[in-house]
Amino acid sequence: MRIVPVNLNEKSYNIYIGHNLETTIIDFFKAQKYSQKALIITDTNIAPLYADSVKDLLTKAGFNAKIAIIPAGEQSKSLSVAETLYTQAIEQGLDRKSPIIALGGGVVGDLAGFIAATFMRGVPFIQMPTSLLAQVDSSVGGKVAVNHALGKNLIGAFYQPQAVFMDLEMMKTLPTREISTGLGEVIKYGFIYDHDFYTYLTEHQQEILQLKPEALIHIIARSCEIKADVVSKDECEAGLRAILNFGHTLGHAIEKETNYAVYNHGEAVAIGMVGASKLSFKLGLISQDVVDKMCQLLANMNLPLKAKNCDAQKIYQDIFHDKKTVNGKINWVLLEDIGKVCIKKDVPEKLVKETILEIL
Ligand SMILES: NC(=O)c1ccc[n+]([C@@H]2O[C@H](COP(=O)([O-])OP(=O)(O)OC[C@H]3O[C@@H](n4cnc5c(N)ncnc54)[C@H](O)[C@@H]3O)[C@@H](O)[C@H]2O)c1
Ligand SMILES: O=C(O)C(=O)C[C@@H](O)[C@H](O)[C@H](O)COP(=O)(O)O
Ligand SMILES: [Zn+2]
Repeated sequence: MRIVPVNLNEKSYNIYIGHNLETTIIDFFKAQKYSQKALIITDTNIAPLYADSVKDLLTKAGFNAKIAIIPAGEQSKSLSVAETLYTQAIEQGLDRKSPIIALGGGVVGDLAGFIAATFMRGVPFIQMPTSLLAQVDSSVGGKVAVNHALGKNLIGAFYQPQAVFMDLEMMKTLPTREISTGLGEVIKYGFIYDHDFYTYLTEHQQEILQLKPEALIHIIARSCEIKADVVSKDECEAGLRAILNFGHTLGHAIEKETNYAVYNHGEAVAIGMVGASKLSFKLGLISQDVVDKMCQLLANMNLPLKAKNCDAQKIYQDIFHDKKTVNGKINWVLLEDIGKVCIKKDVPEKLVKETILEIL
């Protein structure tokens, strides 16, 4: 088992990565001063696979856990689904010290975290991520949210989990498409933070796609280390943390304009990273070679480089709802090299519009 710490003073926690985490999980829950009633939030795909075993672990740790199941898919990251979960939490008699456990991908994690942050003004929150994307990104760092009809993650909070348990056995049931989805965010870390990690990804593509254990644990642990490092320096995105949003300004707009039904998050971010790279090239920040390397690695990991059936005008309007927009000016996360990013505002409208057309 690998343990990656997230250092946030009194909010610090550990990420446990490995196989057979049962004893670690039971010991963790036994050691907490939580109330006895717990709520496991999961989705319709994951519930039949893993919910009962997690409930059994909690029973062994002395908890009375209930399972709440939401429909699988991004549409569940909504205030209306959140309301059904508040109702279940109240009806089941959860109190301020009752832990909420997110058992699922990023959708379950973001939604359950939002419930944990707001129910009774905050209850203990534990992440058990089951998708690659959730293991390498969404379960770490405390961004929790639901979507609004006008944009992605517009209603949310920073609310850290108290522990993150990543059971690599769960990767065995993950659909192939979801492996590539997670790799979208993994590739992001190489480009924004760590040239050596980018090199590793290019040299181990097959092992990674086949989820060979050594490669899998390396990409998950390194991604978590990078995210933990950034988050521990800037928990609430006052500055540095914005780099984790590379590719997301355009990516979120693409998700919204395709009704969250065509491209999943990692795929939309892949297209958004192509856009951000092209924009960086147009501004003279990087050479065409870096753009080509980005496109090649994404394509090799079976990720899309362009979005179909999107209206360029609408994408242009959507990007102003990005949370990095201040006083009507978008803060763009752009590349200066592989492993190095910068943040720029005042990017000419013409270049942004040209870029949007090139990724549609
Ligand atoms: N909070 C953050 O920092 C952060 C970071 C990145 C992404 N996100 C959010 O995460 C969400 C995307 O997460 P995702 O890609 O995990 O999507 P998801 O939660 O929809 O999971 C993808 C699909 O895989 C299924 N699944 C998950 N684990 C499985 C397993 N082990 N076996 C079988 N099926 C499994 C799910 O039921 C779902 O159908 C988006 O809403 C995105 O905005 C948040
Ligand atoms: O943790 C972060 O910070 C990120 O930006 C990680 C992103 O991969 C993630 O998709 C996040 O939810 C996007 O945040 P948002 O603030 O743009 O909604
Ligand atoms: Zn993301």
